[in-house]
Amino acid sequence: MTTLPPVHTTEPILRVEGIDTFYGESQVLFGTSLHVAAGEVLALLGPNGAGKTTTLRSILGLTPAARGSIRFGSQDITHQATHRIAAMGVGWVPDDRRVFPTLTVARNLEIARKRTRFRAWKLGECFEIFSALEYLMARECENLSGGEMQMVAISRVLMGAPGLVLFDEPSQGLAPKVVQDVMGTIRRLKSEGVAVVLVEQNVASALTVADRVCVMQGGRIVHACDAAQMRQDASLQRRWLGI
Ligand SMILES: Nc1ncnc2c1ncn2[C@@H]1O[C@H](COP(=O)(O)OP(=O)(O)OP(=O)(O)O)[C@@H](O)[C@H]1O
Repeated sequence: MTTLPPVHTTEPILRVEGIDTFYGESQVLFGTSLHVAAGEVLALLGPNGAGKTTTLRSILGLTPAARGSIRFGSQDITHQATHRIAAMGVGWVPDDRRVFPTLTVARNLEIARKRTRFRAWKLGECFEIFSALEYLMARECENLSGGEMQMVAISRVLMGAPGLVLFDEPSQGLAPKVVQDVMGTIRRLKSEGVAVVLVEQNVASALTVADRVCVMQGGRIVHACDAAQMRQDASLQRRWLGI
């Protein structure tokens, strides 16, 4: 399969429409809708328990939506299996940085390689972003620090040729330099036409990279606006983000 160049378009590559999602009997998402275009960064913000992670889990098919629809490109992925959704080019950086602990960094990256209709990043490009990564290749992942593990978790996604990356609190517990590298990665993804959904408690960092913002509360999107508007308007930040 040949790798196609990035497509820059305003047509959403991800379209979530009116999803209701449950854990058992308990409803957590109530008609949640959002969209993101190729080369666009959407920050999904809101308090603890608002349903941000569950939204990502629904997109990934880990906690499928009971009602509503989710489309990735031309495909309806609402009820697709997670491995099929990943194979289409949906990458996920989970908040617990799920790498294989007993495997080396090199092996973790090797097995993450896959072909999609999007571009797979080269190992050298991951080294450019995370300069420490090159020196960690022989280490087993269980012996890495949180920041080092995050570099591996993100590089795995890049090498898996993503067209959309879902980041769940990527800067949690990281030193400022690694947070900068993570935000730098998001900017590079954007410049390549990859779509990003960024769930983040670090609102200041999220607003520096985001194009648009959706605020969630109680399983609903309660406010959506351009990130520039949110950055410039302290009253909007107070009202919707409590800062
Ligand atoms: N496995 C689960 N079983 C039952 N309820 C769950 C489960 N996971 C999450 N919930 C509940 O779903 C709601 C939404 O949780 P979710 O993790 O999506 O929120 P969030 O916005 O990502 O919050 P946080 O910022 O704290 O991670 C919460 O009330 C949470 O307690």
